[in-house]
Amino acid sequence: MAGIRVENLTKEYGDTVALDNVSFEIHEGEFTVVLGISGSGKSTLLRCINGLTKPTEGQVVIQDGPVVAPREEIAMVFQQHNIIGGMSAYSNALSGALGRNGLTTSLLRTHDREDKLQALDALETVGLLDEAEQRAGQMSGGQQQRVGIARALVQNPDIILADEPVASLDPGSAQDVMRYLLEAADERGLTAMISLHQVNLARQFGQRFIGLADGQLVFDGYRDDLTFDVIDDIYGGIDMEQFLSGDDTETTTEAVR
Ligand SMILES: Nc1ncnc2c1ncn2[C@@H]1O[C@H](COP(=O)(O)OP(=O)(O)OP(=O)(O)O)[C@@H](O)[C@H]1O
Repeated sequence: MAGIRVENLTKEYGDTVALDNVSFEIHEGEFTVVLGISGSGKSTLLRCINGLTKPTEGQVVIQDGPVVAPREEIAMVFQQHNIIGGMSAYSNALSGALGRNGLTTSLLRTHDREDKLQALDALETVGLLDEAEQRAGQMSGGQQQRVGIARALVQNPDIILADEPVASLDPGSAQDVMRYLLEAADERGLTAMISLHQVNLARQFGQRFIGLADGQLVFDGYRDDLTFDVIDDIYGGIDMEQFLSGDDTETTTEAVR
């Protein structure tokens, strides 16, 4: 188990300030949604947390050590499912053990029994045990993303990050994927950070929220604090009619005061 401490994080790309002195702390086991419009810095934040992007200033600290490169205990789920279509759902899930075992083991398919059980267990967590032998390329977008989550779980992480994991999915599949992510994190006690641009979905599944606008931290709080004013700060004039017409209208209205 691990929390995430982000300390004065700044990332510049030439003249573009993607993250501007961002600091916050996520506690162990929290399910956090990162909100913000396109270009607000969500991907950059997640990439700094998993060590794929080097900050210009500041640092990310996990288990008392700064993150300077990708680590085994931090798994990432990407928007474009990044799975291998010609392989079965099971083989894709099993490839999550690659970091632990190396490429040779993976190519020679000499995984030990424990890895194989973990892959099946992860597929069960995302509701795909019966489809384990199906070719991933023949699965729906939502199922493919669930295979991506299973692969991340086989990495045996303490932290799971997901960058816009439902951006390319229809609303029903998006709900499914978010539900499985939440259940997986809950079941395994993972700290999770998920970037989303859909406010309704965020409100439905998020427990904790980080709001970014122009690379700056404009909100850090829990569901009850996510008021219309806060949403307006993050999204700069969202259409409230559209916001309230979503699937989670009831929960949303109840929590916004
Ligand atoms: N590799 C890069 N080189 C140059 N500029 C970049 C790079 N990555 C991101 N940026 C810029 O940094 C800013 C933040 O981008 P980022 O992708 O983090 O935002 P985002 O909120 O994830 O957006 P989206 O939802 O569209 O992915 C944007 O202005 C973007 O153009």
